Amino acid sequence: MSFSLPAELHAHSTPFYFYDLALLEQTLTALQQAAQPRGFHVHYALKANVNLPVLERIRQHGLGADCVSGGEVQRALDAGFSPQDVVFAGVGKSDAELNLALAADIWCFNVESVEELVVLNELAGAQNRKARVALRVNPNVDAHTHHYITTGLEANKFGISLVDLPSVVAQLPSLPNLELVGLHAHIGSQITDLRVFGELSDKLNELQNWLEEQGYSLPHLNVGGGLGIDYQAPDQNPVPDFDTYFRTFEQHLVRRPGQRVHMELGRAVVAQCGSLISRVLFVKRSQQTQFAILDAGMTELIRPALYGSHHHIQNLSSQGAVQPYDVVGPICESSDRFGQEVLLPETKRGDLIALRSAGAYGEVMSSHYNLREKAPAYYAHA
Ligand SMILES: Cc1ncc(COP(=O)(O)O)c(C=O)c1O
Ligand SMILES: N[C@@H](CCCC[NH3+])C(=O)O
Repeated sequence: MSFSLPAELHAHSTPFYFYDLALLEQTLTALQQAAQPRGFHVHYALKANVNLPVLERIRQHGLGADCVSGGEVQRALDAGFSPQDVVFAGVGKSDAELNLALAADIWCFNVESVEELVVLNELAGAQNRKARVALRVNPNVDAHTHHYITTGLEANKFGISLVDLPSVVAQLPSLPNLELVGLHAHIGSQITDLRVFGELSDKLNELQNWLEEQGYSLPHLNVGGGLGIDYQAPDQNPVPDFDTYFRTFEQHLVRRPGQRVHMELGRAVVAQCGSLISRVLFVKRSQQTQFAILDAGMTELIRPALYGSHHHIQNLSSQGAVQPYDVVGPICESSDRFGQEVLLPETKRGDLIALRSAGAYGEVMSSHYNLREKAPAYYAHA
């Protein structure tokens, strides 16, 4: 499969995001074919992309919604997700956000500290409700990914540490407006060594046994998200290896009869269907380097500047001889660079450039820095 931009978009002003909804459909079909026969349920992590046409497709394929802010809870509801399919996670939820989710009667709150349990108990009581909670534990499993996006190690701010878990569980009987329904863990993002999910499952099995000894049976287990995608070769691997991912959990997790197991995938669902489309403003040559200066920058796609991430870069306008370019944006930061010595066909002012695999954590992380306007989004419909 090779990338092409619909002809009518070639004349549009740039930069813009382009989403291939046919690829999104293909991805969702593959995901459900791997998850459903194994009895797994996927909640899509809205943090990766919150555009309504994207959410609509995801909902139509039967996924639930994993939200990390009041704004995302509201967006999921606006996009038609049933409150029963909405989970609210996050290490710092404000009272207003908790109240919004309580009033909507969402399925479950993933709670990350005893302090949060106490506040949620109070707020639920004030609304005359009982809140369903899953305890997010920090399982101390190394996801072997970029250190900025590792979340399951002791040093990370996320989750309840295993050392503190007994004291947190001991407080549950004094919190009458909460009902413990599950355990939650999320160890990181862009995970490509899938064996770590086996390690995570082993830890969750132990914790589940321990909780049962304390008298808690769990109708719900949430193993988080994190499945990585192929940023190097999006055309060769447009759909992630969902089969291996779900098989790993199938082989390792000891599930209880009737228990619902959730995964909360973001990147793997939406990354490959989105591209940032930009135009070359100038090709500037210095003694050592030639710079292709784009009209998109870190304000539209911050991942390379923030994590040193690789996004495949394609010149959609040229067939010329290949040369190395430093591909940079117009922003007043040296980190505003999409790639160094990128081999592109001879590139000139006006050429259209695609930055691939930008559907996840692209548009949602854009900013107005330098008073830039938000790039619009266009869709090719399935
Ligand atoms: C708690 C939680 N769940 C789910 C996700 C989604 O992760 P990913 O996009 O890697 O699947 C994240 C982001 O890393 C997260 O922090
Ligand atoms: N935003 C990150 C991942 C963090 C995911 C949220 N916990 C990325 O672009 O890769």
